[in-house]
Amino acid sequence: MPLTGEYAPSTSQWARDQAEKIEATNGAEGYELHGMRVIVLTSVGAKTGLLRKTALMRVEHDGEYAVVGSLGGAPKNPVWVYNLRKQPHVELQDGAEKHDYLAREVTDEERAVWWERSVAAFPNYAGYQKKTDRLIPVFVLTRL
Ligand SMILES: C[C@H](OP(=O)(O)OC[C@@H](O)[C@@H](O)[C@@H](O)Cn1c2nc(=O)[nH]c(=O)c-2cc2ccc(O)cc21)C(=O)N[C@@H](CCC(=O)N[C@@H](CCC(=O)O)C(=O)O)C(=O)O
Repeated sequence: MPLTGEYAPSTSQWARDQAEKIEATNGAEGYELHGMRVIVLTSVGAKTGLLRKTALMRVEHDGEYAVVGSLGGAPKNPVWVYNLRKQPHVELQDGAEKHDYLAREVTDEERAVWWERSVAAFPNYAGYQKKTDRLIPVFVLTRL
């Protein structure tokens, strides 16, 4: 059952532009960053209940995805992390495919496996984790 509600654009213009381009072209444009694949996560705002769309690096394994709250190694989590913690029902668009998923924050060994997959997909994640004391949150998305 797709998410419904009013869309509220991100206040990060570059990220908003990329998410909107991927969605507007049904995945035909905007799906890369530094030559690596980008997906669009739709989440429900934890405070506003508005629909938020976030461009994120594509980390996929056997039909599941990981989304990584790196925010370039900033000291604080991106706020979409709090959206997923409150409402784990999300949508993910990968290219022209868009489906509903349940997001689960992973820890310990499971997180280690997905962290390795994430760094393999986007090596910058390793440097981002070195930049910050916060443990970068990782969520695994399983198809609903
Ligand atoms: C800028 C901010 O967005 P954010 O959720 O903090 O996310 C910051 C970034 O993670 C986001 O811009 C990403 O798209 C950046 N980004 C990546 N960010 C990552 O963290 N990881 C990635 O792998 C990643 C890849 C990526 C690729 C391409 C691209 O264009 C951007 C990429 C924002 O939009 N804030 C809104 C609020 C957004 C929101 O969800 N509000 C909630 C409240 C949440 C709360 O505070 O509890 C609500 O509506 O209720 C605002 O200030 O009004």
